[in-house]
Amino acid sequence: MSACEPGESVGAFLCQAGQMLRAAAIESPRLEARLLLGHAMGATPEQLLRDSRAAVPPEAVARFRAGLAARLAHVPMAHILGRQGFWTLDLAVSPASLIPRPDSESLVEAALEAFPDVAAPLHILDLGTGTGCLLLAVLSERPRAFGIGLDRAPAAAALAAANAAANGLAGRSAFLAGDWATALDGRFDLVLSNPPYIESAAIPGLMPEVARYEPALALDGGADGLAAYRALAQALPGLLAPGGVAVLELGQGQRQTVEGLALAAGLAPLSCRRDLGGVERALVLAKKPVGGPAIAD
Ligand SMILES: C[S@@+](CC[C@H](N)C(=O)[O-])C[C@H]1O[C@@H](n2cnc3c(N)ncnc32)[C@H](O)[C@@H]1O
Repeated sequence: MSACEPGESVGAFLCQAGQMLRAAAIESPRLEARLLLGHAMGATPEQLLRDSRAAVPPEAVARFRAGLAARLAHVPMAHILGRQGFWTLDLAVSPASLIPRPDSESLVEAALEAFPDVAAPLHILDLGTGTGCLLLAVLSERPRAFGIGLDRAPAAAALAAANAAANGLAGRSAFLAGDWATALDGRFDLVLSNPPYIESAAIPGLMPEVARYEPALALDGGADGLAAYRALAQALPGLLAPGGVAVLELGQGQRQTVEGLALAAGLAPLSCRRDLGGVERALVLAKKPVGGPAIAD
């Protein structure tokens, strides 16, 4: 790589890296150049802009070049930085799990709305916990709640446990590896899940950051994208405590089909919250009273 030579200024690094990232069709090249250089130099993007004539220290150059090369190969920025913000939390990420998405914060909003009492002693289950983002966000807002996060990938469960500890939530959470709820015996006030919901055949066509670098286990919902919802719909009636609700993340356009699966399994759709892009994202379900009507709107 001929650009970004030692001794050049912050401004020159940002300019050259921005051009290279733009040429690689990275969506926000200038912002990403700042994030990469800030990461390499241990500075915030704002600090870089304030002092753009300063020389980039030699020890930061190799780190920056490695990060830039990775990003040009479409490695997700969160994997290069090793971190991603979600809700109010700073979470470690790894290739073992999905990078938390802002869209998923709508599940946290729906869950908090379903349980508005801040002091409620809730028992929460997060199926397919990944980084632990959903469970940890709700625990951070409900200080008397306790939660179990479960993931098929043991490395994801370990990552979530580390995130709980780093965010001061280890005392109110436990993390396990398992296949959905097959090994669980318990009832929960709140069940959260953002399951894999992409049709298998659609995965190779996703942006390279996702198709190449995010784990198939986190994405692949089987031929019709609904395999995990079928398993969850069967399991949820046995997992919900009286008055309990489940909040499931939906892929775009999946509401009607997933509601159908839920109704057939004895669950009642209560509401569906849209994400910031207007997509119906967080489906809220309760157990149908035996012999009673559906509560659905
Ligand atoms: C879409 S990711 C969601 C991760 C995280 N909850 C989030 O919202 O960012 C789905 C997660 O479900 C996990 N998973 C897939 N199949 C599973 C199964 N059969 N049992 C438990 N977890 C599973 C994946 O490993 C992955 O971490």
